[in-house]
Parts: sequence; structure tokens; C-alpha cells
Amino acid sequence: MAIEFGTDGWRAVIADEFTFDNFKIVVQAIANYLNNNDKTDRGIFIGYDNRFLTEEFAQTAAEVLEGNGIEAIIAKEALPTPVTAFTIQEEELDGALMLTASHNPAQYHGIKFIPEYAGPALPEITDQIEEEVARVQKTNEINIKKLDNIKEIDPRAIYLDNLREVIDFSQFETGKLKILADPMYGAGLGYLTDIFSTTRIDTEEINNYRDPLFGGGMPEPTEAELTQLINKVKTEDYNIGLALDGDADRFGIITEEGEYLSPNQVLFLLLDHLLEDRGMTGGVARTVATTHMLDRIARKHDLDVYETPVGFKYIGNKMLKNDVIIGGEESGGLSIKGHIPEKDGLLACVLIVEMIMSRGKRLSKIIQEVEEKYGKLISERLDIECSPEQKPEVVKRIEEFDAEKIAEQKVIERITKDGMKFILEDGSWCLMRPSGTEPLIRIYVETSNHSLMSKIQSDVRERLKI
Ligand SMILES: O=P(O)(O)OC[C@H]1O[C@H](O)[C@H](O)[C@@H](O)[C@@H]1O
Repeated sequence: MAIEFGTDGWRAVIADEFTFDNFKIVVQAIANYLNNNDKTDRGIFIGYDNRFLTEEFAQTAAEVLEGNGIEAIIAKEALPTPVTAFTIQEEELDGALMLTASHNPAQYHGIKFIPEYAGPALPEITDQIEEEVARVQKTNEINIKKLDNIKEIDPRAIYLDNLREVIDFSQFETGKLKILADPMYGAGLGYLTDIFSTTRIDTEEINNYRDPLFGGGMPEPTEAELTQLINKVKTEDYNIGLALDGDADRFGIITEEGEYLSPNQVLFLLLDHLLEDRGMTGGVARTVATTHMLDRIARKHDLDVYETPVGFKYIGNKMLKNDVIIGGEESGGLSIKGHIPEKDGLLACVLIVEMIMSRGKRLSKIIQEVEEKYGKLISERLDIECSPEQKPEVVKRIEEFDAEKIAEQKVIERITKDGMKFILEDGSWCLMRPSGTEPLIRIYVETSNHSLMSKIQSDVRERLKI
């Protein structure tokens, strides 16, 4: 069996591939990586979301780490991925394991390794872990120390306290606001209520108890999965709807009119906010698949734009190495200067509220004004199913994709950082790439009108034969 780390960690179906035996192999491989790289002095934190059997997997992880001479510090209760990443920084540890399958369906569980820099592991690290996985699978050398007592910590309060360093809490005293939050039964439950509890803002939560079946849906804050939140915000008297995915590293934002904002929209709204209302300076980091509205705003303010492959690990890396105001991606990842280089859905939700309060306007009005200022772009992503057998052939067609024109628009630039991206003469662009987390081919298009959108999509699909 191949255990691969994908775009962000290893995820698999519980009791099929995600068994205690395979899990031990992965943790042993991480322990080997840590030992090989002398990262064993300061201890490893183990965080976990609230999926099925999660505490038992966390205990097993601690026993394998300790069996390898590495101190394990375990979370007292389920917590968001960004809180786990933050704990590394706060406690000055050698890294963390986060047990989560993020927004995947209920049958899945997973594990991410977060290194000492508190952002997602880069390929140079996960490659070494994968090599170790293969070695452990062969040798079966797994060291376990049975433990009755493991050092526990509860970083929730420190994380919430630290948010005051990156969020302007004074804005939450300037008026009243009614929020409806949906943590989607995930590890972020209760957090948004806690954050606003000391302010004039009222928060109510739905789906805020542990349900490893996620109410029969998926803990993914997309428009399709958020109908309950959307309907309640639209029909009752709320000013905004805020949602989090299963491990609260991604967000979903609903306007007071019940309109779902895409992560792309949230990203450019927040860049506008940080520049105009907070006067922040620095560059912008986005993935190849993320909206060029960020580029339009950056151009107006003469800011650098860093374009990376898909995956927050690359964004986090840019944030660590460069002066970046905001880093983000269209799949719902975002962080800002001064915060951890890991995506944080809680941060995104609170920043949007900060923007509403500091502008003193309805969210739908704010988005209308920002789009009037910079012009509107439409972005769409097609997710096309592609079996592992078909994938190599389609990937080859993507690699060999060469065009002078797409949908009668001249190609002016070809970018091959991740898949194939074409910039067209009118500023539209399209990108095609295989997903690193699902058996899908993703086609992303951004353009200024619907008719060109469908022309580009059909042209690309025809040429790729998908
Ligand atoms: O498009 P994919 O390769 O499936 O990746 C989609 C997303 O997967 C995970 O959630 C990663 O944390 C993200 O950084 C990435 O954007």
C-alpha cells in the first residue's frame, strides 16, 4: 500500500487504509525523520480534530513518539489545525502532528506533520517522511512505549489571547452586530462565540456539538454544504454568517442577504481592508489558482505579488521569507502578517467582521464598492472526475498542452508552476492541473464575462478530451 502525503498530509478511509497498524507506520516514519534531522530536544505537540477514534489515534501517536525518545505533549481536547500550529510557536517545540482529515467525508481520518516553523510541511520534508514510510513498511521496526500518563496542555486560551495581537478588537466595541456561526460539527466549535464573547457582538452557533458523521454531510464550508446557514442568515435577523471546515483552517462567509462569498472574494476584500483601513504594507502571496483581483489591487498600491503552486505550504513559505500582508488561496486558505504561516479559518472570519465594523457598512455594500473600484472578475473551478488509471494520460495531455489561442483569445503567457496556466490577451486566464488530494482534474478559469467563461471552459475540455 502506498502511503502518500498528497497536497497536505496523509488521509485515508478509517478501517480500510487508516488502521492503527498503518497509522503507527506513519508516526514511526515521522519519528525517524525527526531523529535523522536532530529535531528531538524540544518535544512534539499532538493536536486532533473530533473525528471517530481520534483520541485513541492521538494516544497511539504519543506512544510511538515516546518509544523513539521524543517527548509527546498531547492536546486536552479537539482543536483547530491553526491552534496546533500556533502551539508550536508558543511552546517553542520541534513541531506537531495534527490528526485530521480536514473537510473530507466522515469515513476519513488523516495526519499532517507541521514542522517547527508552524506552517505546513514542504515537499523536501514530506519526501523524507515518505521514504521513511517505505523503509518502516519493509523493516516493520516500530518502537512503542505504553503510557498511562501523557503530558497534556490546553492551548485554546493562549491562542484566543494571541488573536488580540493580529485583530483590532477595538472595532468590536464600535457598534452591535449579530453573527450566526456554523463550525460544521468540527474542531472549531465554540471558538467564534468565545472570540466575540467579551465584545458588543452577539454570536449564535448552529451544528456546534461533536458529530463524527457531520450531520450526514461533509464538513466543507462550500455553498452546497452551507444551505442551513445561508437560509437562516437570509430569513432571520443576522448581519453575517461565518463557517469553518472540520479542522477550522478554512472558512465560509455569508452576507446578510444570504449570498455565499467565494474564498477569492474574501481574499480581495480583506486585502482591500488591510490596505485601506489598517494601512498595512508588504506584498501579496497567492497560488496560481487564485484570483487576479489581488494583482489588480496590488498594482494600484504598487505591491509585489508572489505566485506559488497550489498548497498553503508554498504560501506559508513565502510568508516566512518575504514581507507579505496577506497570503491566500482559492480553496479557502488565508493568513496575514504577524500571524502563523498556516491557514486559519478563525482568523479569516474575525477579520471580515473587523472590516464590517471599521467601515460601518453592510457586507453586501462593501463587496459592491470594492468590485466597483477594481472591476468585477468571475472565477469558476470545474472538478472533473478522473480515475487513477486515466490520470497519467490526462496529466500528459496537460503537460503537452500548447496553444496560441484559447476561445479565440491570444495566449500571452504560459505558466508551468503547477499544471498549465495560460494568460490571455484580455486578462482572462485558465489553469488545468490534477488535484493532489482527490481523484480529480481541476480546471480554473477567471474572466470578465459569462459567455467567455463558457467558451474557455469548453475549449480547454475539448482539447484535454475530458
Ligand atoms: O487542489 P488540491 O491539490 O486538491 O488541493 C486543494 C487544497 O488541499 C488542501 O486543503 C491543502 O491544505 C490546500 O493548501 C490545497 O489548496
